[in-house]
Amino acid sequence: MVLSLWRYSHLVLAISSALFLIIASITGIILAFEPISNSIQPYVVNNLHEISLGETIQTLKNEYDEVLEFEVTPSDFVIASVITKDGESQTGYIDPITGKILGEVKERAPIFSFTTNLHRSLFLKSIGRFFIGLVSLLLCLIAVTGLLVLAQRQGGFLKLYTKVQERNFNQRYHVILGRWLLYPILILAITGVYLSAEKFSLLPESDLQHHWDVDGTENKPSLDLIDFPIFKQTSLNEVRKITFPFSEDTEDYYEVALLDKELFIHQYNGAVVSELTYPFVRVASQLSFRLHTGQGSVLWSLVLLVASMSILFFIYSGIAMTLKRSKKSKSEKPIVSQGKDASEYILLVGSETGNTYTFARAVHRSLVQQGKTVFMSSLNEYSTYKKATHLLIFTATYGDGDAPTNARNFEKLVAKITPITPLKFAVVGFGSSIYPKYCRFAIRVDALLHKNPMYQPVMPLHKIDDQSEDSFQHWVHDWNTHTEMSLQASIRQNKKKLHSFTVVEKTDLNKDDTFILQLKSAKRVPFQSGDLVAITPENETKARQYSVAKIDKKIVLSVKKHDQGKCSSYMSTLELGNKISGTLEKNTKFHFPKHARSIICIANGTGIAPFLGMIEENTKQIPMHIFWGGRTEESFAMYEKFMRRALSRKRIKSYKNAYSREGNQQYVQDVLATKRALIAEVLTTGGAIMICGSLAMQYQVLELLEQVSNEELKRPLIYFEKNQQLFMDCY
Ligand SMILES: Cc1cc2nc3c(=O)[nH]c(=O)nc-3n(C[C@H](O)[C@H](O)[C@H](O)COP(=O)(O)O)c2cc1C
Repeated sequence: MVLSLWRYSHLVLAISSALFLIIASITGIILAFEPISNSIQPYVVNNLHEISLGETIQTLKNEYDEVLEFEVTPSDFVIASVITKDGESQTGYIDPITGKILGEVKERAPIFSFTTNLHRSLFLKSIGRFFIGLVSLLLCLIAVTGLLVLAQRQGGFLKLYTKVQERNFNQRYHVILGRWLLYPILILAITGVYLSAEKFSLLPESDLQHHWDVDGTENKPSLDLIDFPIFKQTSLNEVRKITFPFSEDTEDYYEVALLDKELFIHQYNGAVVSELTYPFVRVASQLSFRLHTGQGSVLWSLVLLVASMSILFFIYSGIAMTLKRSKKSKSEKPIVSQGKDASEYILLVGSETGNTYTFARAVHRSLVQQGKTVFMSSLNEYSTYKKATHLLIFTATYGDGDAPTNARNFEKLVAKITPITPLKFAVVGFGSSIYPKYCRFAIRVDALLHKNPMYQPVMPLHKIDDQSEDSFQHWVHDWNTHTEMSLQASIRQNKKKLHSFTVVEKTDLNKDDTFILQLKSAKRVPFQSGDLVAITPENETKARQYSVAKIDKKIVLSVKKHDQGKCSSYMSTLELGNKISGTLEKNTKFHFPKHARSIICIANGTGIAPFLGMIEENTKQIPMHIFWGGRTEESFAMYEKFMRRALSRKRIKSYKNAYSREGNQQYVQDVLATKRALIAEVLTTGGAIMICGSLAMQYQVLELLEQVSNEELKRPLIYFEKNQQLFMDCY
């Protein structure tokens, strides 16, 4: 709720000022080059701090008939107005050591004058200045709300600079650049507001009124100019401007403007006749000017240049993210998820391949529409909930009546955690009646909750066979009867685009009835290794999904022909040039983890397919280790050429196989058990572990990883899973 409030404010502020911000940023980029170009002018005095004010005044007095004034600009130029010994009046850049005029004062380059006008006032004078001031203020608010969104996302201000989880380019770099460039942008915005406020006289008066006491300074002995203590002590880098005495009258003084104060100096004895420190408003104004323009510091102007460019990127990536979100929300109405302690309804999901989430989301959305506060997460994240009244559990069953991976800790958690208040609960089991242990895990969960009086059943356990919409509607109806609610939840059927693919390569079936199939799409279809292709055989309604590899723009599948498998049998009959149709699905949770420091890929059987493509993606040569389990060495033969090629191109560091029907008769988890140190190192150094293949293998491997994690790293595996270091796609 808070996150969406800040994000919404951030978005509204950014949209309302985007056009002005684009103009201000582009002009800001151009203006950042002015201090840089000034710094390479021949008039720049690099050693102002080594030259005393007295030296320069004395030199100028010797060199010229009369000196009217000189100033030191923010770009470290010294400009003097003098009357030469020939009686000529000149204003020019001078060398403060020799007093010689180096050149005439040049007009500002037209590009910078033009751009400054546009940047400050959009050529609209006061109205324009007002708008730009307002936009600066909005930019401050955008930066602050951005910081709040960032802190919320990262899990608090202390975690602001921890690893960024986002994988989408725009989202990732909006966060990464945002958390560093926030500060210069905030400085640009605050100083912009300040300079605008000054222009509109919104700041307190800061004019100085000198008052001096003639008698107190008149009687001091005369001194040579160069010996005036104040001139001796002050170096040129502290000076802004010196106005020389108008006449030889003792009451005409040197008027010295330093960075922080103004002084009147007696022209014969060097006494300080009057000294006034600038009020804060004036000092802040000078500082704002320097910070906003970068004048006088090439390094800071470079920072401002990057900050201005980054604003353009933030606008672009912000728009891209918003469009993406709104596109998503058009196909699926947004679900407002409340915090776990702010919700009455807790909806916990156990799912392996995501289907159960589709049902849970439909119920979530409907509960929200009924005005309920809802928190949805996985069964593994079961916790206490301060305001909860209802606990809804939607879970699938896998393996031998086991929990899906994201629910495997639930039973242990229930034993440990006592609810704060009694919870009314309902369990919905998702399964398939072709399995002997139909919905067995849901049955276990339901029984477990029944045993504890802190959980009170709303209705009996409901089982849904094969994701049946009809059965789901029955449950919705029953729920409404028991709770006197009127939920209307239905699962939207996603109409996926059907593509036509041509078979371009196919291996013969090997001893295990496995083959590799390579397909090409007539049209350009964007996909990545790890995505899924769903093929529906002719005269069938149910599609079969395969994890794909992308190699040379082709879809590469590894298929095992099952005796009873309609889809795999159909695919095994395909010949070169045949066409098949199917849909492609993004599977972002199982893409190549290009930001990982090192990668372990674990597969058995045809589960190796996505990794064959991912090794092609590893152009940065991230250390990658492949572990594969199959029956015999011959089973591996069809994948070997991919591995050898990857090894020779340094796309993988190693590959190791386990054969269950040959040699030591090992499974992949047995080979992994000899690599505990490698696993521990990959997990501790921000590496990723990916698992693809059968669920039975996944369970065994997870057991081993859990052991290594607990014993070697003293942390449960879920820690690394939450840190997005563990990726699984098993079936
Ligand atoms: C390998 C595998 C094993 C399964 N084992 C069972 C089972 O033992 N009992 C059961 O009722 N359903 C079983 N199912 C069916 C799933 O639970 C069911 O398809 C469920 O809707 C999947 O939900 P999910 O996509 O959220 O993971 C199994 C499915 C697969 C693919």
